[in-house]
This record gives sequence, C-alpha cells and structure tokens, in this order.
Amino acid sequence: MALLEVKNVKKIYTTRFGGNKVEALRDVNFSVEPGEYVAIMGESGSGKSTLLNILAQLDRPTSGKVILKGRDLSTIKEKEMSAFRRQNLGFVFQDFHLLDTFTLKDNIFLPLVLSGRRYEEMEQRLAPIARHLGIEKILEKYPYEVSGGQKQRVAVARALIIKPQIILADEPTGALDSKAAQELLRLFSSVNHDGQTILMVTHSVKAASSANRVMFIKDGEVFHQLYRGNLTDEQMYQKISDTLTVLEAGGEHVE
Ligand SMILES: Nc1ncnc2c1ncn2[C@@H]1O[C@H](COP(=O)(O)OP(=O)(O)OP(=O)(O)O)[C@@H](O)[C@H]1O
Repeated sequence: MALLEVKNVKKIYTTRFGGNKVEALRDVNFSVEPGEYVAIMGESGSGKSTLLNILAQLDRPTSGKVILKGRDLSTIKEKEMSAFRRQNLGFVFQDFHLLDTFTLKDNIFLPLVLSGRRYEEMEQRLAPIARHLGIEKILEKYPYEVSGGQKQRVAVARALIIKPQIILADEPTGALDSKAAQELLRLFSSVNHDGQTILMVTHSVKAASSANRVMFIKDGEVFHQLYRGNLTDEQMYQKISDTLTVLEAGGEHVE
C-alpha cells in the first residue's frame, strides 16, 4: 500500500473579501511508497509550498484527497490530528518556526516533550543528530543568538528527533553554505537509507539530485517525474537541469 496518496488535489486561495481567487493547485495526483526520497521542484509560485502545507495538514485542499497510511486526512478529527501528525510527520519549514524563549536544545526536544518522552532518551536521540549537523556547541544558545543556517540545522534536528515516518522539508538547504548543505544532504540520504521517507521542496539541482525521484510542478499540476534508477548523482544532476530548461521554456512534457 502507498504511504501517501494525493488525489485530484486542488487549492484555490480567496482573498478576504472574496475578490481575487488564486488557483495555486489545479489537479495534483501522485503517490509515495514507504522509504522513497522525493524532491519537488518547480518555478517560484508553481504551488510547491501550498502542496507541502496541505500534506502537513496546515492547510486544507479546496477539493481532492490526501490519504496517509490509508487514512483520508479530511476524516481525522481536530482533536486527534496533532497526535497523528506528531506520530507520522516531521517538518522543516522555510522560516524554521523556532520558539525564541526556548534554547535550541529545548526547541529540538519540544515534540518529544509533547509526546511524554524521558529526558535521558531525548539526550540519547539528540547526540548523533547534533553531531551530524554540527550543532553540538550551540545547543544552549537561543535562536536569536545564531545564524540562519544554524537555525535551519536546528529545525532539521527537531524534525529528525521524533523519527517520523515522513519528513516534509521546504527548502532545507536554502540558508546553508555549500559545506553545511552537503552535510545535510548526506544526513537525509542516511536517514532515508534507514527507512524514513522524505519529501523535499527545493530549488537546488544539487539537493534534488540526491533524491531518488524528482517531481516537477508547473501551473499547479505534476508536469513530469524523473526516477533515478541506476543514475549517478552527476547523471541525475544533468537530467534535472535538462528538465528545468524545458520547464522554464514553457515546453511540452518531456519523456
Ligand atoms: N495565503 C495565500 N493567499 C493567497 N495566495 C497565495 C497564498 N499562498 C500562496 N499563494 C499564491 O499561490 C501560488 C502558489 O504559491 P506557493 O507559495 O505554493 O508557490 P511556490 O512554488 O512554493 O513558490 P516559491 O518557490 O516562491 O516558494 C502563488 O501564486 C502564490 O502567490
């Protein structure tokens, strides 16, 4: 069974007074199997963040269905939703969503605190993640004391520490220099190798070429999908670049 199914999802934003309507997603269909690593690409405004917000249940589709582990999300009651979300999803948002009055470590622990975990367990889980992300020395600092790139890595640690079945990441390498970006991608590949499913929105061809599948969104629809198969990262990089060229030229579907 697919882990995630997106069926005929449409999203229309309506301005407060009902004047302007923006069709952010027209008709999105795809499914994700357990253990996949999928990158989502597309031009600015093509609907990528809207899609991720819907998958994260931060927003509802205007019509269509999102089915996670066989459950139609629209049927889950508000009361049950936050526990369901916590058990299944880890998020890395573009603007990090860190709490300013908490240290970085407490920000990372927050989802585990909410699910009632013991402190020793939290420390044990954090150690290898913090090492991989190179944030061990800053854990007692507050968000306003560190750089954007460091905040981003903390947000990644907070998503990974709950060992979610699916990680949803919006531009996770956006605020990172190339070395930190590479480390993060290595970490994503390693958690994916251990069985976690990743959906990552990215503008970076380099980041996308570490995924096993790249989904291109154009005008609120899935325009094309590339599968890695036996391609190396370099070959994948080239194929993604070629597809983006066609996409930006407003071209036909590529085969
Ligand atoms: N809350 C909102 N209200 C009205 N329109 C919105 C809202 N959020 C997004 N939009 C519009 O929906 C469309 C899709 O936006 P979205 O942010 O999903 O694109 P994106 O592909 O993630 O872009 P980017 O790569 O720049 O982050 C855009 O036309 C955007 O202006």
